[in-house]
Amino acid sequence: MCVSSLRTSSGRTIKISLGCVSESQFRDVLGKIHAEIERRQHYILKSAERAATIKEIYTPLHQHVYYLQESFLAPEFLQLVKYCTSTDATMEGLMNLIQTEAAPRVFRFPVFRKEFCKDFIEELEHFEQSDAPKGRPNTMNNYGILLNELGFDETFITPLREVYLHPLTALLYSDYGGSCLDSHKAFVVKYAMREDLDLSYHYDNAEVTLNVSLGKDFTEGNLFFGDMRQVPLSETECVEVEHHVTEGLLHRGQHMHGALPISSGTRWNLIIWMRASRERNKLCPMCGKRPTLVESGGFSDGFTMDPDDTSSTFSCSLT
Ligand SMILES: O=C(O)CCC(=O)C(=O)O
Ligand SMILES: [Fe+2]
Repeated sequence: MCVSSLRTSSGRTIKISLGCVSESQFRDVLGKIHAEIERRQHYILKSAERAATIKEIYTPLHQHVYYLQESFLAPEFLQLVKYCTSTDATMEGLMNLIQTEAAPRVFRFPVFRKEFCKDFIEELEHFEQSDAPKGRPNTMNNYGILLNELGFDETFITPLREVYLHPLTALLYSDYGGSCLDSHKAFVVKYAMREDLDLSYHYDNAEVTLNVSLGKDFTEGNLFFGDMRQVPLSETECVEVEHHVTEGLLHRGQHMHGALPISSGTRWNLIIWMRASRERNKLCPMCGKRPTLVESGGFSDGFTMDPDDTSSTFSCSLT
């Protein structure tokens, strides 16, 4: 592969692969692209089949974690939400309360309580060890889990987004669709020593992303943030960002980022890619063109024919 390097604020050099330099690498990449096209073509049906099988054969270990309760949330997070819903809330006022801007427009704050993180991971491990089918979140993760297939969307992720996250994103990212988020794709990622260790540099299929560190114990595995995806690599400055268990990092989906390798332990993170159909209907964030809509199931990729009607959602035919 052709490789470029990014230097982080802490002096670390991160290698970024830019493309193929040999015929066999090219063939390998082409094979992966074909497999991915195939996967996406059958995705809706397969995902619905997996969800139905999970419902039929899987018995949760901790039934309560599927239903969002205020007691799962960190008191500091609830205070931020309370501030945002007050009539005189401003972006500056919220940023003063959050305190940590880990990188430009990347905010860190507590989201969950420790006990919830422990129960949630136990539930995920129990599911992982079961015979139930597992849909992986995207091409970058081999061990993550799609939360909608497990039944987390209606009772957990949607209320978390609408009631608690939306007030924050509306103030922090109104210029990136943060005030009109109307769908999401939620999943967990897992890194362990004999599994995936890191995540390469990428942008998300999202307007705003929340990434919460759930545990368990691990060393290293920091995130790094570059610039928005439109900025060339040669002009990019990179910032390494620590991620602490129970805390969330909120960032723009098009802000390039990656995860450095862990050096021991297991690292689980909850990732919520939040979408605003009003933004993405104009320009698909993945192909950079006006989307050509293809009817899909569930929240799909968050495009709509009519932003006032989110009952039918669409994908972009090119992505
Ligand atoms: O591993 C992480 O913390 C980052 C995950 C991520 O960026 C993603 O899945 O989009
Ligand atoms: Fe990401």
